[in-house]
Amino acid sequence: MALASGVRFAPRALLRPWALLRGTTLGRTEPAAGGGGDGARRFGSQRVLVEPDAASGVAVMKLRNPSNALSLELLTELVISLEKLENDKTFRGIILTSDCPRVFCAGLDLTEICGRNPAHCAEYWKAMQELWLRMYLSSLVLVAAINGACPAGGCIIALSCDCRVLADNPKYRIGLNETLLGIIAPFWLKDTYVNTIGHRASEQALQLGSLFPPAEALQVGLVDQVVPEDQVQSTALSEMARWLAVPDHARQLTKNMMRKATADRLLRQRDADTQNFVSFVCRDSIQKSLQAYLEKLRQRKG
Ligand SMILES: CCCC/C=C/CC(=O)SCCNC(=O)CCNC(=O)[C@H](O)C(C)(C)COP(=O)(O)OP(=O)(O)OC[C@H]1O[C@@H](n2cnc3c(N)ncnc32)[C@H](O)[C@@H]1OP(=O)(O)O
Repeated sequence: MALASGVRFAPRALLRPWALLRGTTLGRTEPAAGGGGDGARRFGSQRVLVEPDAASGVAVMKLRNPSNALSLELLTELVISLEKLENDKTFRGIILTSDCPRVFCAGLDLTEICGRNPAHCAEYWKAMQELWLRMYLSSLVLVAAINGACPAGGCIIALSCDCRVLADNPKYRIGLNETLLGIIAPFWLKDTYVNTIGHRASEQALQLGSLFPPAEALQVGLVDQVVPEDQVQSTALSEMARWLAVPDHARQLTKNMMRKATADRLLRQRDADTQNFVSFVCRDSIQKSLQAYLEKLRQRKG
């Protein structure tokens, strides 16, 4: 973990994410629509599109999975895209957003933990830990441009960014609603919540499984700005400019100082956390409630 400029805090090779890729198109580079000038080449994979702008040093990363549920493949592709940008000195910031209408990220892909064997659940949970660690400790500025619903794991992805801009649409609620599914947020989700909105607000919101509409999310401090939907991207860019105005080394070291203890707590207990997760989700009662919840989601659609 270097401490000079170009600081890299994210623990390397915690997993070899590419080992998890199953026939994805990751690494493909194509010209951006409408232009091919310097820095206009976008790259990505089936589920993550990256639009880099070398001139500004900012890349827009778009999630494009169904409902952006965090499947194992999406988690893996996100880690790889993040790593690629972190290793390229051209880039100082990423705007994370959704290419999927009305949903920023639906959280854990419940089909990855429902009706699966313990080994699969463990592999899945390790990939979730890995993404959170890398995002939470990223040396880049991460701004979440939240243009859709943002429950549970989606909220965690947003909270691991440095700044959040939410579209002002009452349907775009954000929060950790795990208790309503009969499951319990692990300690590092809870810690991330507490670090963002404080202990008392987290105590209430976590127990109640609150999903906050935009105005309330702003009030409780879950997001930093709420703006009309068509201004989410431009506001995220303005926020990015504000963060990039700070010298990298000072901002990066400060970020590390603020976040390291929280990340270290998971790093120290990673295996135990995985075991807890697996034994919890593999219980018959939990499998039944996950199944019922998924069924309800599918029926609601019709
Ligand atoms: C034990 C410790 C574990 C702790 C950690 C937990 C963190 C989590 O993230 S748990 C997951 C919590 N997520 C949710 O509760 C979100 C559930 N989804 C929704 O509320 C809605 O889908 C939405 C608000 C995100 C979007 O609504 P919209 O009306 O646009 O789409 P739908 O018609 O509801 O869904 C479309 C499609 O997607 C499937 N789906 C949605 N969310 C998930 C999900 N999290 N996992 C798997 N699949 C999901 C939904 O069933 C539909 O599928 P079909 O097209 O096949 O019918």
